[in-house]
Amino acid sequence: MGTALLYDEEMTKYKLLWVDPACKIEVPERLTVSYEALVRSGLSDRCISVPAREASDSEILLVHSEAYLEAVKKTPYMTLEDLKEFTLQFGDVYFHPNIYHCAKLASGSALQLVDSVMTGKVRNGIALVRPPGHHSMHGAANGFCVFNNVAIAARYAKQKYGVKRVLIVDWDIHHGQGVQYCFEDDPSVLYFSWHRYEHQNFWPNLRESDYDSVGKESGTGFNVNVPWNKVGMENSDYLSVFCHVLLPVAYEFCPDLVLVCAGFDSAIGDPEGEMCATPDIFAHLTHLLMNLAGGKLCAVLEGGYNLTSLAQSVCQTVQTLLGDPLPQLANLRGPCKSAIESLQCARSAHRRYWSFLKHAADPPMTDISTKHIKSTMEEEEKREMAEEERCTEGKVWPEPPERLCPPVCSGSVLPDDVACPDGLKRLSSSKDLEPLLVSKLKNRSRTAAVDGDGVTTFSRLYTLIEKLVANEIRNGLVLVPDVTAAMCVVQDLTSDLVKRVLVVCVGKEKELDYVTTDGKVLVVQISSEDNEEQRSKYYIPVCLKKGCSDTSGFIQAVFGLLLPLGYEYNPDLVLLVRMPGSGVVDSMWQQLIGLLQGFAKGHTLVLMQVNEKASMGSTASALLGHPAPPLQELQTPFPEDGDALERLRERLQADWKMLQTTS
Ligand SMILES: CC(O)(O)CCCCCNCCCN
Ligand SMILES: [Zn+2]
Repeated sequence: MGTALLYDEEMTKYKLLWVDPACKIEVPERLTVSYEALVRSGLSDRCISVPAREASDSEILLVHSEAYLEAVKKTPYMTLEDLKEFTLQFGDVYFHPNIYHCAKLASGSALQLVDSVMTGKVRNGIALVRPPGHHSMHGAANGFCVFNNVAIAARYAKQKYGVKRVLIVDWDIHHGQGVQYCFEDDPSVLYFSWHRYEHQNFWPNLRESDYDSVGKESGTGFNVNVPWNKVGMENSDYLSVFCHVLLPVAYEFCPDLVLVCAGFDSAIGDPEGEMCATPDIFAHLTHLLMNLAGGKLCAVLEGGYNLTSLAQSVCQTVQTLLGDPLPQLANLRGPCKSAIESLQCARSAHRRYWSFLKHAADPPMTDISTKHIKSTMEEEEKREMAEEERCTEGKVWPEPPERLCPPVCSGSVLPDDVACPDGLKRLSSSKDLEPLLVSKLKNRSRTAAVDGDGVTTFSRLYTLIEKLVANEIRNGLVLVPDVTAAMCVVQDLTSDLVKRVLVVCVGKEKELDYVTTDGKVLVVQISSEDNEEQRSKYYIPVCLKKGCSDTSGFIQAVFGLLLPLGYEYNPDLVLLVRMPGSGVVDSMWQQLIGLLQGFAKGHTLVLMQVNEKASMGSTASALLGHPAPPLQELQTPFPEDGDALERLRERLQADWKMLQTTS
């Protein structure tokens, strides 16, 4: 299924008609540069174009008051003076004779997007709209917003399609207070927002934008705010918050639909955000949400005022929605101190509402909603000032790398008597291995255990790995008689082909005899084994008391440990090994494959044992990019597992900065 793209140039036909410094950045060109970038890059042709439409009165009244709607209805007939007068009652917003029409188109576009996704016409999509929506409230326009496009879409989805749970992710750099007010007492809509806050010194300067606004009444726990108290936040900070706050909660919430308030003023170069995250971060933020709700994701444009980073960020988002390989994110050095404090506060504020956060630490000593202790501020300030110079002064960043789609998506190496799953390309032809390599394999005591001479399988495997590395194939599935033997051989085969291999070992096995210390391999093993004494920087055993069949513990290990490690390690190949008898649940297995595609440009090699070929179909489906089925009701992870994971993280965070969640 495809990706919907909604754009109508009518929404470019309104602008600021008088002098107002607060509003001058909200210009029609925001839409035209975004759309033209999609056209120029060929991405728009790959999308399914869906027409915009006007939202009806009743749809707008799902969120707004009749009085407000009636007032806005009068604006097309107002004189310039009347428009100015009318605008004065609201904050940081402007009106125009055509803005009511455009606001209906913006909201209507979001509804068209929901229709396209909910009826299965498309898998996901994006609506390029203006005016934005997330600041507008029941009875008021605010922050360039007239109607709350995403809030209306959420109510519409529930009413028309009986959607039970809607997740709204707001990655715009401003707090969508309009959305928060709309759903703060509603447990069926989980609202997540990060936003520039600076201890309430940044617009809209609301006390209720802080991390301790967790929702109210039956909606308590369903509002998650992560305030950024400093500018200059980078990719590491954003990914840490996704891994350690949003994703565990989102997976526990198990939404039927994901709506994104896709504001790109959180990208580098934006005059509002003054952050340093690069446009390619949106490829990963989008990807990390795409296995929720069976892939049903609707992104609606909010802010974004640097026309260069806006256009790049929109392209990165659309390319991921289309299923293209992700760019590798280099040198992630972990969240900064301020981000860790924000993250820790958000986690501790929500630990009583979300079982995945139950083991979160207490809030930091210095309660960040008040002023910092002077001394820490000074040294911290100096460091951040240096950082800011680097980020905002230059306002230069590299063009996001090209994300080429390999001609073949998934290859397979299977025993001759095993049928190849649909969609996979079987590698049969295999060039002879170099004699040197053959002897190396031969003297590996266990190679022969793989099959007859073993060399046939391994020459095919070698070919597959070469094609992955050459980006001729994206990922692969390998079925062997003995995965343990095969693991060692893959290690030999890859050692001179790739710099860093992330090995994810699901389930326990006799002994893992190839744990390197040179950093060329990072092994994360998730099993019921407690191999604590063997742990080292590059061999990380995660013990789940009830083993891999405990999906709650598994998902917690994936977000709390595996993903942050993977981002920091930045592998060139991911080897996912499914040990026989691991007990991993198929939907979890597919989620894991989907999430791991975020690394190494999607070069994932799945190694399974022949006697597990019953799972080949679901494995192939995940490798081909089909969204994983939602995980069933997740029960609370076992306390000992939660504790063990926290302790493991504390011990590892000296070596792995992306594991830090406490200051
Ligand atoms: C959709 C959005 O969240 O991007 C709207 C942001 C409104 C900002 C109002 N203050 C602007 C002050 C100018 N320096
Ligand atoms: Zn914004």
